[in-house]
Amino acid sequence: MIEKAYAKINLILDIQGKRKDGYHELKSLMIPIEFHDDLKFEPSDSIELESNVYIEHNAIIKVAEIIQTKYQIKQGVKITLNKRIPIGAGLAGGSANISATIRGLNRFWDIKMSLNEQEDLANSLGSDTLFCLHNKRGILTGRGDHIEFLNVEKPIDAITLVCPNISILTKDVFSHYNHSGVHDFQRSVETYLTKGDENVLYNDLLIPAFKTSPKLQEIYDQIQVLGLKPHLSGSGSTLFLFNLSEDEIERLKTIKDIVIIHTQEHQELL
Ligand SMILES: C[C@@](CO)(OP(=O)(O)O)[C@H](O)COP(=O)(O)OP(=O)(O)OC[C@H]1O[C@@H](n2ccc(N)nc2=O)[C@H](O)[C@@H]1O
Ligand SMILES: Nc1ncnc2c1ncn2[C@@H]1O[C@H](COP(=O)(O)OP(=O)(O)O)[C@@H](O)[C@H]1O
Repeated sequence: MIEKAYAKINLILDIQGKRKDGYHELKSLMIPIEFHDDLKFEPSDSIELESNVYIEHNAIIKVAEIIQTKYQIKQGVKITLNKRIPIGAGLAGGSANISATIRGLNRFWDIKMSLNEQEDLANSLGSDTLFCLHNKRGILTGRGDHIEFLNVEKPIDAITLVCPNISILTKDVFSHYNHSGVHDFQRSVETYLTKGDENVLYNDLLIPAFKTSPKLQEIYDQIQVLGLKPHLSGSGSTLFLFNLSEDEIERLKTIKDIVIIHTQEHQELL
């Protein structure tokens, strides 16, 4: 049995301020993209993880142990992770793996968790996890633990990811955040959804991410010098661009130390 763990990008990320629990209140317009890790589930006596990439304290193990204990499951599971989503890249690779483990084990161990139970578990384990459980375009609020789904009339069909070889800790980026932006979130969302104007997209973590990684700013500036418009996903380090021509892609390829990935918005096929 295979479960796909889809990456996300934040089209808009608005930070509203710091909460008493240490997290930041945010508002974000998020979409899932057609770029994913694969998690394979097979029978085993214990909980085992095999992965093409070594990740210390891999969250998949922790989630499997929590579910096994909570639902008193007698069997084990061997999970094989094929990781493609870069780590610390603002693409929610970790959260996507957590949510895919919840979905996958619910099926594999035939637990029959309700959607509500899965959502509560996801929310208790991370911040983008609720979104990654559903993988549908939506507006996230709170610390990302509330979602309002949006109809997708026209999925975004040409998204280019620029992944610098930089792993950024979300915590470090938030520690550099010190003031609210000047944007009107609701208005920007409406303008984007009605007109598709990418100029209204923004990310309040852009400057904090540059402070965390000056190398990221260097790459961002190089892309702008090429006459292109990069956007930052989450707390970085991934930048994304829309509708690039062949010529623009060739120009992008002149930048050193980046990986370029062509993708599109993910849509569940009914
Ligand atoms: C910023 C966002 C936007 O989509 O994306 P990423 O770029 O990390 O993917 C997310 O909210 C991140 O989600 P995630 O990476 O799961 O964060 P968590 O593990 O929950 O938090 C790591 C740390 O970041 C800080 N943090 C995170 C989320 C938030 N709303 N406020 C915070 O202040 C806290 O210091 C927290 O301890
Ligand atoms: N299965 C996993 N996949 C990715 N990251 C994981 C995983 N398990 C634990 N982590 C840890 O989660 C952190 C955040 O990873 P990730 O979600 O890729 O970043 P981001 O929040 O920037 O999207 C990293 O420090 C990483 O070591």
